[in-house]
Amino acid sequence: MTDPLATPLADPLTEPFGARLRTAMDTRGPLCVGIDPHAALLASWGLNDDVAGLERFAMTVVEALADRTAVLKPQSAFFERFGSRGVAVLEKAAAAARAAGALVLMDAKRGDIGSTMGGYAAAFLAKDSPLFSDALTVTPYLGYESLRPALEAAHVSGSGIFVVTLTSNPEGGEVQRAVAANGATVGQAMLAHIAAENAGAAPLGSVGAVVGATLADPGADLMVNGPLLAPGIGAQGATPADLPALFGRALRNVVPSASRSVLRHGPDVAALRRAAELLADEVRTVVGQNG
Ligand SMILES: O=c1ccn([C@@H]2O[C@H](COP(=O)(O)O)[C@@H](O)[C@H]2O)c(=O)[nH]1
Repeated sequence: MTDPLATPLADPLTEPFGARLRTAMDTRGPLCVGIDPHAALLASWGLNDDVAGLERFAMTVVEALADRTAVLKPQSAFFERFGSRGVAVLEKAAAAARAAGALVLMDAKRGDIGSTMGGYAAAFLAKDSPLFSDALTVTPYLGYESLRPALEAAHVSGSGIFVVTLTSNPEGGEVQRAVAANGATVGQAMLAHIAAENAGAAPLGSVGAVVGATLADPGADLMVNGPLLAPGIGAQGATPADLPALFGRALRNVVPSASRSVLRHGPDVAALRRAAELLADEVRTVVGQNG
């Protein structure tokens, strides 16, 4: 693995998210590891299912991976379940991960009418917010334009947006593959919006799509000039070897994401690093051979 200390990442305050992500992917490898403090994982780490256990879990993952992994993706739900004290842990973990050089993608999947979306944007994408993150997952199913306040806030702060488009769960197709009046699926329509958002951006746009690695066929054009977050590696059954067939020419922009399959190796820091490194190597090999 490349020595992460020898390859400092770009200044987060001076470059847009897409450029910072490209640098991180090229220097650290494209892997994203989720910070998903499931109750079952806390138990398997010998931790109590309480705020102290949550904090120990999250900060251990940060200690193990933030100085070497391109993207860490806290799953907000598992912090929110502890109320305000859980959110305080989320703030602490996100800030520590960013300070150690990882890009933090907050997996909060927010989506609401535009005026409320402005509130979510202020919470996660305003630079002075305690929950400020390099990027945020959003759901577009109140209409793509309802996301505009978040897209604008991300543009102002140099952060990114990942639009939940074609999800890894089997139920997703009911909505995402529904066909609109013009014959395009909903997922295709979202990808077209994302591509328009990223037009002309270099080296990579800052608006990404979430496309599950578990899918057999995206049924849509993934050349959106933006990052493609691919959750579903590991616990949901997908492997890095599945990525070339699914993503085709867009493979170089894919950020494969795994949570439980890496996290189950904790609490030992060295074991967590080894698990992430093995997966990152596998991804690098697949992308190197096919990208
Ligand atoms: O389509 C999607 C979108 C998001 N996720 C999230 O990724 C992780 C997956 O965790 P694993 O333990 O690797 O299964 C989780 O936080 C999901 O909310 C997704 O799985 N699929």
